[in-house]
Amino acid sequence: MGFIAALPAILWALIAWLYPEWLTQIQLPVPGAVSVGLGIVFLLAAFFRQWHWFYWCAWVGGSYATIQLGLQQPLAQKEVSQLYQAFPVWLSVSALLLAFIKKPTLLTLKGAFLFIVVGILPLALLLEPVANSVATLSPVELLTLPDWKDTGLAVGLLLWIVAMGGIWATFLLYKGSSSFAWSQWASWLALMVFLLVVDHRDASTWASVAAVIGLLLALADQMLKLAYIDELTGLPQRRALVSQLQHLRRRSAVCMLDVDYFKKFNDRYGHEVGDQVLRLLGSILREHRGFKAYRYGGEEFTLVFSHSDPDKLKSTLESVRSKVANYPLKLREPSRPDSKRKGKDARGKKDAAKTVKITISLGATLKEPGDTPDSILKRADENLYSAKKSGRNRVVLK
Ligand SMILES: Nc1nc2c(ncn2[C@@H]2O[C@H](COP(=O)(O)OP(=O)(O)OP(=O)(O)O)[C@@H](O)[C@H]2O)c(=O)[nH]1
Repeated sequence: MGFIAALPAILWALIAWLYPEWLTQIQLPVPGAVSVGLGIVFLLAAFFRQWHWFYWCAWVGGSYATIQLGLQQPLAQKEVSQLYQAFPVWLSVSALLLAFIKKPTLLTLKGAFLFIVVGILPLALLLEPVANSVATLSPVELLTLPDWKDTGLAVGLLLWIVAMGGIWATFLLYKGSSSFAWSQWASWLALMVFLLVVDHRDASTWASVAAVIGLLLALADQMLKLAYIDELTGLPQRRALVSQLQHLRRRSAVCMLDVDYFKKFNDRYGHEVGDQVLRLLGSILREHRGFKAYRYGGEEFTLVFSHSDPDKLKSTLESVRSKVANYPLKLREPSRPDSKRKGKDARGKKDAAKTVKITISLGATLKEPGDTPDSILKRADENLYSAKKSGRNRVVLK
C-alpha cells in the first residue's frame, strides 16, 4: 500500500523514457504547479502536525530552485556541465541522509538548521568552485565505459539510478515501508530521471510535479491510516467499521468477539503483555480467511461476512475460536532479572518464557431487512453476552 506514493515518479520515469515528446506537448494545468503543490503539502502537513514532511518539501523545493537557476542552459557551457555532474551527487547523498537519519523536531534549533541545509545548500552548487569539487565525487564518468561515451545517453547516470534506486527499493520492500518512506525514494527518483532527459523543455517541472504528487499521495495515505487504522493491531478501527456497515450487502453477517477474563489477564501479567495479546489476536484475525476483521474498541473485535450461510458461518467462527484457544502465547519476561546470576538461572530453566492461553467468546447474527449499523451490532452484542453467560469460549449464532 505504501508503494502508492511511488507511482507518480514511476509513471514520470516511463513517460520520460518512452514518450519524451509528450513533455513538450502537454501543458501543465496549473501555472507554477510545483510551488502550488509544495504549498498544499506544507499546509496539510502543518494542519496535521506532521512536521517531518517539511524537510522533504524543502529538499524538493531547494533542488527545483537549483535546477531552474543553473540547469536551464546548454550543457556545453562549462559551469552548467559541472553543475550537471555535481547535482546527482547532491541529490543522492542528501536524499539518503535525510531518509535514514533520525529527524529532529522542526521547531528546534537542530530542526531549523536541517530545514535550511536541505532547502538552501543545493543553491551553493551554483557557485563554480563548489560545483567543481562536488563534481569530482561523481561516479557518472566512472560508470560510463569509453565505448558508450558517444551514444549521447548518460549511461553512467542510468546505471547509478538503477543500482542505487534498486538497492533502496529492495530495502523498502523488505521492511514493508510506509508511504512516506516510498515518497522519499520517489522524489529522489523523479529528480534523477530529470537529469537523464535534461534537454527536454519543462522536464524539470514535470519531474518536480511527480515528486510533489508522490508526497501528496503519501500524506493522504497517512491521514487515512490515522483516521481508519488501529495502531496497536493494524486492523481497521470502529470508524471504518461503521462506514462498511452502512453499505452491507443483503446477504451478510456480523460477529462481535471479546477476550474472556481480560481484566484478570491484565491484572496478572500487566497491561503491556495484554497489548501483546491484542496484537497477536489482531494478526490471527487478519490472516484468517472468510471475513473482514475490525478492532471495535478495547478487547472487542468485529467480523463482517459477505454471505449469510449459517453453517459456513458457524464453522468459520468455530475455527477462529479454537485457533485462539489452542494458540500458545509465549510471554516475554516483562522485566530483566536483576542480576547476572538470576538471568543465567532463568535461561537454564525450560519454562523461563512462560506460555499461556486465552479464549474468546463470539456472538454472531445474520443481516435482516431494515437493519441499521446500530441494530445489527446490538443483536451481535446480545449474542456475545449470551456466549459469555453460558460459560465463555463459545460461539452463539442467532
Ligand atoms: N492491555 C490492554 N487492555 C485493554 C485494552 N483495552 C481494554 N483493555 C482492558 O480490557 C479489560 C476488559 O475488561 P472487562 O470488560 O471487565 O471484561 P473481561 O475481564 O474481559 O471479562 P469478560 O469479558 O466478562 O470475560 C479491562 O481491564 C481493560 O482495561 C488495551 O488496549 N490494552
